[in-house]
Amino acid sequence: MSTRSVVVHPDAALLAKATAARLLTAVLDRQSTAPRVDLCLTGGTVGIRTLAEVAQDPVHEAVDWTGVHLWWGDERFLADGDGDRNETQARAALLRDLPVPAENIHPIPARSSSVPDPETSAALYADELAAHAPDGSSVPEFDVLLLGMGPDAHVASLFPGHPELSASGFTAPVHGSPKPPSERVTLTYATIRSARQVWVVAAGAEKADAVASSLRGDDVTVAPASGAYGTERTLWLLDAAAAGSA
Ligand SMILES: O=C1O[C@H](COP(=O)(O)O)[C@@H](O)[C@H](O)[C@H]1O
Repeated sequence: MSTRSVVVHPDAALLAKATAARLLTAVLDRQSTAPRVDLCLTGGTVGIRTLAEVAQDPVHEAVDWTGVHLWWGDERFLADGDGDRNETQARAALLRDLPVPAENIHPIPARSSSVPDPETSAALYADELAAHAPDGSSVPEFDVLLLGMGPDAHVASLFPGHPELSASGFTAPVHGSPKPPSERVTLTYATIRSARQVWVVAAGAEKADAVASSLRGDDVTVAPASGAYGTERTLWLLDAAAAGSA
């Protein structure tokens, strides 16, 4: 488990701008030594706002986006193009503005006639992850894995008290999510914890209790975010309200 650092920005707007700048720097740094970068994106309010800030930041033009692969930490199990899908929101906020080759974008499969349930989607995504994994591994080496966090301390679609918290594979189907829609697909802890860097990004006073609980290391069954960490670095990026210092 890596060392955990906490960074607090004054408000949600600055948090999103700073996280975008930090992400772009991480990508540029990685590209100075490796041809390929794997980023795992998040949905949620501050997560999508961060992606929009990447699009606004002129530094994004310095990145070689043809070498960047994009993944998702979780997805709402809905039809392709549904406005509530994390993928749809990410495309609108950022991806339509970037020259990322289509084959480098790896959305979690949407509901369709050939993908009728979250189980099928989760299995197909596990296959896609494995197809891009280095030898001997089942998932890509994520350089940065972004996670939003809900007021109940959920990350990705790992919710308090839910069975996916102890799922053994690399992806898991979710039923009965307390946050709509009820059907989802999520990466598991095994996948999250294989990332080099895990960044948990949260804003708002309604998240302060969840932040405090996670940072004091409460059990994942009550604070799933407490179990999210990377192999090299774990970063909590907060606004003052979420940090409880507003
Ligand atoms: O449903 C989800 O919620 C969380 C957090 O969302 P927020 O709006 O409270 O920031 C998000 O991280 C996750 O990816 C998403 O599917």
